[in-house]
Amino acid sequence: MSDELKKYREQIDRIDDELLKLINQRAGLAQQIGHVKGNGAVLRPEREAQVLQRMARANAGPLSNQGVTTLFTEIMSQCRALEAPLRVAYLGPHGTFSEAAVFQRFGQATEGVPVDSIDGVFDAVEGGMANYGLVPVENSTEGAIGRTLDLLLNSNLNICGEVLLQVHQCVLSNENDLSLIRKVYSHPQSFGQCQGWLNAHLPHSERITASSNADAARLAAEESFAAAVAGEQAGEHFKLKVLARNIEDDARNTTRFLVIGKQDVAPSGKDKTSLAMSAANRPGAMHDLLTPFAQNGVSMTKMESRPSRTGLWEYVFYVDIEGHQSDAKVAASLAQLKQIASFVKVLGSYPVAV
Ligand SMILES: O=C(O)C(=O)C[C@]1(C(=O)O)C=C[C@@H](O)C=C1
Repeated sequence: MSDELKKYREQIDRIDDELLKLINQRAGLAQQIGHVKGNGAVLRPEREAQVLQRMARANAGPLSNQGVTTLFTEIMSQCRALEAPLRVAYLGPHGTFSEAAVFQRFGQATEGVPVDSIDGVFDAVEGGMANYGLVPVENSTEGAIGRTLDLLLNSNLNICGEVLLQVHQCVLSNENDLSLIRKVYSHPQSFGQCQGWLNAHLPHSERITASSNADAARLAAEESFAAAVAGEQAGEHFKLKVLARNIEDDARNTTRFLVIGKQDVAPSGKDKTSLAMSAANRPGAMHDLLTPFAQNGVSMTKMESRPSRTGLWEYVFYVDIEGHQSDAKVAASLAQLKQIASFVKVLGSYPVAV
């Protein structure tokens, strides 16, 4: 080993010793906080968001902010686990994008609980089998996940957080060559995200829907001349070869997930509030629903409509606004809205994804 290399490595060793001491000191403090909390919720999404935002602001490099966020997510995950184990239900099986989103948000010291449907995620949290659940709510290419929106409307659970996961799709197969593929399995959402690529590169292959990407990979693993469109993790799980990578039609393809739980999350300083609301069926009713936000200077970041399922051609509007429901401007607009709307439900206030 050159003297120069040895010298740098000795410095790294000294820093690692210091880091280990400091991280353990931090973990000891988290344990103390755990005792102070007693039976209260261990996970404090607002505090975790503040820690991540503060570290990104303080970051002088050369590490990227993304890298710093990943490191501190992991440190908090390990510290949190010393307070109490965290169980998070998600749409399984192993290898789904939902599973990746759980670990991106909560770190490795988390017990993922795979269940077989979005309904199952809600049930697992409501029944106490998991502390929180994670459900997909929209994809940047394919739009809203209707089942999640419908379940939020009738559930007593709150939205406690959001996770943005960049979704890269692959063609996975036992075969070595795309030209051999006759059948492609995938979830309908993933087929939608890759339509252009599939039309161009596998125009004659039959497309067969599966209940998840990971299940598509399992099916493809059991057959010859078959492939799955799924994430690379699903392929590793079933020992499939990657025949093509990043086949999503939009390179920015991102899925937004919601964390659901029994907790009311405190303000972090950079929050969002999600609502569901309905207007009476009369001219101008929709316009009236939006005026409280405009009058109080509250920005709306999203609006989605779904059939109400209570009357023909009646709709529920799902709206995200900036701010926490305890912020004066948001509270004032919600009070006004409740006077006008035929139905309003606050689905939760939570920190904006870091
Ligand atoms: O501040 C707390 O409440 C803690 O429990 C500490 C800590 C952390 O490691 O920073 C861990 C878990 C919580 O979700 C928030 C933060």
